[in-house]
Amino acid sequence: MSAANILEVEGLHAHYGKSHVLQGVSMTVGEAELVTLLGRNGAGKSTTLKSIAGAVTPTGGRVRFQGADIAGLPPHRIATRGVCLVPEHRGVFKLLTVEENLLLGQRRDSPWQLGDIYRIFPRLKERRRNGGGQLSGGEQQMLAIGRALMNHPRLLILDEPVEGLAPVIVEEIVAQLKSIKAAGVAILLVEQNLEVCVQLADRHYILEQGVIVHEAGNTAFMADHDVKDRYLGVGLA
Ligand SMILES: Nc1ncnc2c1ncn2[C@@H]1O[C@H](COP(=O)(O)OP(=O)(O)OP(=O)(O)O)[C@@H](O)[C@H]1O
Repeated sequence: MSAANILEVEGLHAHYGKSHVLQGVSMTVGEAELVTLLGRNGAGKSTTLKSIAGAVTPTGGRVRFQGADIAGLPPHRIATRGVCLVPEHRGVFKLLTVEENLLLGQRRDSPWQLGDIYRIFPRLKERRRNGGGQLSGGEQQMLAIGRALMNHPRLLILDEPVEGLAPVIVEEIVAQLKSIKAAGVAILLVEQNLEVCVQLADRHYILEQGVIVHEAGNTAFMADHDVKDRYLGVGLA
């Protein structure tokens, strides 16, 4: 593997029953790089994230993380190696307090301890004794990211982290993701909000019907209205 890549996905396949959803996905994420995976609804973005994190068992191909093959390992073993998925519906425990939710993710060797999470997400500190079920959607997203950080991720995988959130909260989460990236955590992001993607990303991949059809650095991607129109239907927006 290249010294600069923390994640290398090669020819990844996944099925749901007879439905062949991923048909040979290949992509990389570099150390401390932020990479997005874009594509229309049903292209296979969430399935790619789940196949990397072990929530879906790939039916072919390789997933190498820090040089070791992790394809097909159970999710908890992949998480222990430093790959943390924050799923689309956030997975916050509603009957536990904010602090209890955070402590569930705690690992002693993590550079991210409770105080660090409260520094990045002051709202969580204010609400630390509230139940997870009492939080707004944005606060739940912050909590899910905070809990993942306490698990010492080297690669944070985020599935639509700002979907349905108010613009002011989206801005807050974008700023927080910038500081997490600046701290050296690599991030793989699936997000429909292109504005957010181009603010954060170093590089983009576009997935169509289970195959990567385009790859570009952020500057080239922003200028390429034809690609955005062809694959995402947003080029003229
Ligand atoms: N658990 C499942 N069982 C069967 N089919 C599924 C399952 N999850 C997803 N699919 C199907 O697999 C395809 C890819 O879904 P996936 O969620 O990976 O796409 P996506 O690109 O993330 O799209 P979206 O933005 O709509 O979530 C879709 O056709 C979807 O209907």
